Amino acid sequence: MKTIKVVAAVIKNEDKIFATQRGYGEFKDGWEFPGGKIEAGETPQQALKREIREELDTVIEVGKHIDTIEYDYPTFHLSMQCFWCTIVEGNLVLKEHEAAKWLDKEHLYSVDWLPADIGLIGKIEKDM
Ligand SMILES: Nc1nc2c([nH]c(=O)n2[C@H]2C[C@H](O)[C@@H](COP(=O)(O)OP(=O)(O)OP(=O)(O)O)O2)c(=O)[nH]1
Ligand SMILES: [Mg+2]
Repeated sequence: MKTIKVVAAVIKNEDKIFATQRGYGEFKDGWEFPGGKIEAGETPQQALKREIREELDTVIEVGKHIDTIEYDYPTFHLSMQCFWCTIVEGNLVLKEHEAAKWLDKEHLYSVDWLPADIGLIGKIEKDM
């Protein structure tokens, strides 16, 4: 099966993290962490900074690695590296997503996460 390498940003501000709802495609309406596919020649950190600039018009600092999620979707294998991130500059403008929410620990499970993300949420909960 084809493997897709993805990076995802868990953007934290005070006691909340930023979740986004997908606006198009196969997983439309599912909730995720902003990010996307690593392109040839990029480090994960470079890819993540680029993706957040493209999707949210915001500059981030990429911090500690949280986890790498390995998940089999019916048509591909997802390998997703997830990092704690903070905002350096910008206002998180939704260029592609249809909605977003800041979630505190008590509301982490209040959105309909993509299947691959469920395992990650537990880890985030511990570290928040
Ligand atoms: N960004 C992101 N993708 C996720 C998460 N969970 C999850 O299963 N995925 C899957 C959905 C997609 O099939 C795949 C790639 O993410 P993506 O669609 O954001 O990639 P991209 O930004 O490069 O978008 P595109 O140019 O391919 O449309 O990863 C997540 O939390 N964040
Ligand atoms: Mg994306």
